[in-house]
Amino acid sequence: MSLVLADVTLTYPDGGTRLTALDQVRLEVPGGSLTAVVGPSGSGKSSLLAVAATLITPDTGTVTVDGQDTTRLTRGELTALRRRTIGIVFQQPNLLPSLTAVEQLQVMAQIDGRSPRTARGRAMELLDTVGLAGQAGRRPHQLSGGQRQRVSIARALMNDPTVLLVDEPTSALDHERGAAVLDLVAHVTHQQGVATVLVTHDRTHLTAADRIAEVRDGRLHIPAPTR
Ligand SMILES: Nc1ncnc2c1ncn2[C@@H]1O[C@H](COP(=O)(O)OP(=O)(O)OP(=O)(O)O)[C@@H](O)[C@H]1O
Repeated sequence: MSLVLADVTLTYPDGGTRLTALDQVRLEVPGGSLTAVVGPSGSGKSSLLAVAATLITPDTGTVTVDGQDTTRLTRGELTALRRRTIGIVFQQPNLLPSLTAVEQLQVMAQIDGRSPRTARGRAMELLDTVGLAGQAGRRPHQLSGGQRQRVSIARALMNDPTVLLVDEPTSALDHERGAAVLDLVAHVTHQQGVATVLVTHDRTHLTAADRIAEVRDGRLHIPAPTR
């Protein structure tokens, strides 16, 4: 199992008491499958993603990535594990304005010490996967919103992660482009074998997900498998 959250509880300070953002959450995501997590604003989706990304340590419970219990790691070990195994796609693509599409991807790999040549080869491969091989030399302002989000999905895959975490990727897109981006997330999940969790408040376009879980008041409800 690529990503396992076991009995995760997370609270935040709230005046004199504590607010429970995640309540005994249990989630197992195998490689090559896409779990969509839906829920209204304030239900705990961002908290769930931040815990799965190992950016926040839960009060109790464990987060296991690629077989490693991350709650036992030091800060340095955690940073290394995160860089090696977790890809994140944010609501906004956050591309660097001066870099071309292929360079946005290349910098990720060069930070990790891969040679420019290897990095460029992998970057071109991934741009092809997301349907942007012909736009590799374009800068963000020369791309549409949907294309920029595609670049950010390809960028998240540059370190060949085990786990892909996607936060409301369609919030800035119209209906058609939103649907295309979700189809793409499902496609790369299956093709690259990553364990993907996608959170959204919007239930439309989720047909490509392998399952849809629902979070309400910090509790995660997962339907029994149908396929
Ligand atoms: N840093 C924080 N400090 C205190 N409370 C927080 C903090 N972050 C989130 N919360 C609270 O925790 C609960 C869950 O928030 P969270 O952001 O995870 O929900 P969400 O489903 O992602 O909402 P949205 O869709 O609006 O982003 C909410 O009640 C929120 O107000």
